[in-house]
Amino acid sequence: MLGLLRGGLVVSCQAPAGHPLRDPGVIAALAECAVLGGAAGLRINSPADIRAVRRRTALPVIGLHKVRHGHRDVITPSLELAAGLAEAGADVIAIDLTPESPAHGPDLVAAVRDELGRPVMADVSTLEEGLAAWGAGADVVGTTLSGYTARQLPPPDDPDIELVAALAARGVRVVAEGRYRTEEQVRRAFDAGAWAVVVGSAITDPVAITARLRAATPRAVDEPR
Ligand SMILES: CC(=O)N[C@H](C=O)[C@@H](O)[C@H](O)[C@H](O)COP(=O)(O)O
Repeated sequence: MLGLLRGGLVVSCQAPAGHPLRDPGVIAALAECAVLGGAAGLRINSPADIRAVRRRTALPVIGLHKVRHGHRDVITPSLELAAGLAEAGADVIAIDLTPESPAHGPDLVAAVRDELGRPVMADVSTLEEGLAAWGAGADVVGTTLSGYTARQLPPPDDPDIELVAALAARGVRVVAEGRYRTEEQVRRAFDAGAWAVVVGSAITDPVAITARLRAATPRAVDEPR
């Protein structure tokens, strides 16, 4: 299943609590749009959303389970949560391999692979974390969390293509994820050695898209939203 993602676009279909699109049926509709547009895979948060998506497509699903911890959501911080994703139909399990996760990353990578029989996508924020995750047996390493750990905030506007290049240069199978918004950025990620690219809000969050385009209007600064 993992091999099907190689060289492809993975579309992350997520909506947090309180978002107008927060409904498993809507997430599944977004996933179907991604399928029709030619996505190679999907990235989906929570067993409920994975189940809804599974009913509509056989495309590979990278599953994650976000849990609030400290200043942000960490990604699938336990084997129990990972098992829930696998049971719901996730083909790949995404795990937070930054020091901000309460889980012991290397042990969790091994447990997901050995006990659940699922490949692992390690979400990291730095080169060191990526190399450690790769060394711990992660099947792919995502640049997902670059810009989002406490010492990196606030995130820049652009994706961290340098991190993609640095990991790829060291032989890591790297998934470019986080703040990809244009065709040019996607091309540059592949040129830098990305194995796949994940795009989320630029495709699946109309609130974020509206806010970004609105920022280019004369009313951007004068009036409240
Ligand atoms: C930092 C974090 O928790 N990222 C999450 C990981 O799954 C999602 O909220 C992002 O939407 C996803 O990574 C895709 O990124 P973007 O929406 O920028 O294309």
